[in-house]
Amino acid sequence: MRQEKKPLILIGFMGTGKTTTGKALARRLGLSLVDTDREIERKTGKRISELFREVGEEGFRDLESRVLKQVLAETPGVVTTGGGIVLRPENVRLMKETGWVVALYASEDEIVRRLAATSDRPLLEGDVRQRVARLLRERRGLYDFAHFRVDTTGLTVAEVVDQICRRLPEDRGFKLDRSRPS
Ligand SMILES: Nc1ncnc2c1ncn2[C@@H]1O[C@H](COP(=O)(O)OP(=O)(O)O)[C@@H](O)[C@H]1O
Ligand SMILES: O=C(O)C1=C[C@@H](OP(=O)(O)O)[C@@H](O)[C@H](O)C1
Ligand SMILES: [Mg+2]
Repeated sequence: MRQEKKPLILIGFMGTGKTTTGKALARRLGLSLVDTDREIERKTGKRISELFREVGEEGFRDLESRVLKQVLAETPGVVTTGGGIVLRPENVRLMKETGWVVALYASEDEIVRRLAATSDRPLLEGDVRQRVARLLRERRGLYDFAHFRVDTTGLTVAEVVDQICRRLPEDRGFKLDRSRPS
């Protein structure tokens, strides 16, 4: 697969598997990878939860928007984002204009299951099930602008990668090397 300047951007709610799937996808396609959360942590030297504590959610969103702009200006291969990146219309516009956007989804139960064992997601502190239900309601529809969508419920990471690879559009600068195994 060859990529001509158009980054492949993964969006979706927390726990839909953006970070994990993005890693496998970049490996499979031989592309570079940037995760906006990891990039924010690298640039600030702080964990996401520390940043939420110190500068609040709005301060974090400012950092996130800045990092997204920088990352997309560097014409990367695969970009994985934080679930809240779609809250700012300017980010949505930029992603739509610059990249090929894939939205990952999963059922509420599956998201709760996947996130129960993880940490450093400050918006889920307390009752994870309740927090997820509320945020899913608040963010309904915000991921639907993507060029295509994958429901990851019940799929392995490799299966999600396969689905994405099968749908990469060659007319948008992606050339899938079909001789490579999944
Ligand atoms: N397709 C999948 N099936 C099962 N578990 C998954 C899948 N994708 C991700 N996970 C797991 O769910 C958790 C959250 O995944 P992560 O990639 O961090 O999601 P996101 O970046 O969208 O918040 C991790 O423990 C990860 O191993
Ligand atoms: O949905 C959100 O608002 C957030 C999602 C997180 O990323 P993941 O979607 O990778 O978990 C991270 O950016 C931060 O905790 C806020
Ligand atoms: Mg992530």
